[in-house]
Amino acid sequence: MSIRVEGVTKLYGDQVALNGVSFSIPSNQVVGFLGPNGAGKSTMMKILTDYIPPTSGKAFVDGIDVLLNPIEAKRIIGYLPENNPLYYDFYVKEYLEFVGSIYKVEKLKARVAEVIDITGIGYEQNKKIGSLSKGYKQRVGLAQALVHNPSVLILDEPTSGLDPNQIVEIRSLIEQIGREKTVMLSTHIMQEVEAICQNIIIIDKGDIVANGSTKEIASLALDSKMVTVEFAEVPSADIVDQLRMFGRIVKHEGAVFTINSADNVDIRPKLFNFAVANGLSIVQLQEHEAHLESVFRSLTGKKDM
Ligand SMILES: Nc1ncnc2c1ncn2[C@@H]1O[C@H](COP(=O)(O)OP(=O)(O)OP(=O)(O)O)[C@@H](O)[C@H]1O
Repeated sequence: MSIRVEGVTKLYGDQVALNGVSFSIPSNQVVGFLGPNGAGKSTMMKILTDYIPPTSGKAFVDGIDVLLNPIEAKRIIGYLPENNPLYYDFYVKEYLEFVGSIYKVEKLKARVAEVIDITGIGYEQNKKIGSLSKGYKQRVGLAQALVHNPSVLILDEPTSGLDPNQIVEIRSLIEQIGREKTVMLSTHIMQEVEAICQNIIIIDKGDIVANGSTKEIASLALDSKMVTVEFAEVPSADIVDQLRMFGRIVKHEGAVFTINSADNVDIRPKLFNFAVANGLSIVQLQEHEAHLESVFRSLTGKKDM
């Protein structure tokens, strides 16, 4: 595994930003880290890149404990933070040489020429960063993350604020980079993940609510129906177990369950009979056609799917 996170909790005062999060990411994959605003994406990425410590838990990159061996870990991680903070007064090439010198990159000039080539900023290399378009600034951000040839790239909302053409360009660049490196990218955009990620991790209010292949999660939306059932009272653990025979429980909050029915079958009649047989009252029973966006919304707590 390239990235392994074990029971990471982060508190900001009373605010729980991450709530015992665990996941792992295999090598050489592009993984989408999805979640609504405030879900905890940036916090997780800052912990992985050792910008902030977790309150508890562990994080490993290529087997290296980022808390115990931060310098070693930074050597194998490239990081593009949210809002891509760059020094606008630097010239592009000069800036990349500066970043490379911090990492003590060998054959620095050759490596900088290489990342300039990979990220397609040859024409911009002698310009001031402040004079570049947003898309090109983002390319410079990617170039600085790549300059020390890390095996893992952590990209926090790499396409945010770009125009549609720039988005396509940056996505294809990330896709290309992802053939040789592990890339974890955060985004709000489902289509982005569908386009370039093999796997998806969805986080909401500090909890992982889905983790699987993009195909698997997309199939939830494209081929299947969702039913939301709300009981009058919170059912017992035994009833919750039995509910699984109707399909996958994709969300469970108190007495409300969202179940992804297998094979596109309408499970409402059977669910109704099941409730009657078990002495449960149903206060809501609703079927939804699931779309990718609505899967995301249903998993991240929005009711209007
Ligand atoms: N330095 C901080 N001090 C206090 N609370 C913070 C701090 N940084 C983040 N938080 C809170 O922690 C939670 C998670 O924030 P985080 O920035 O990780 O979310 P996010 O998923 O990256 O959101 P966005 O998509 O809006 O960037 C939020 O409720 C946020 O307000």
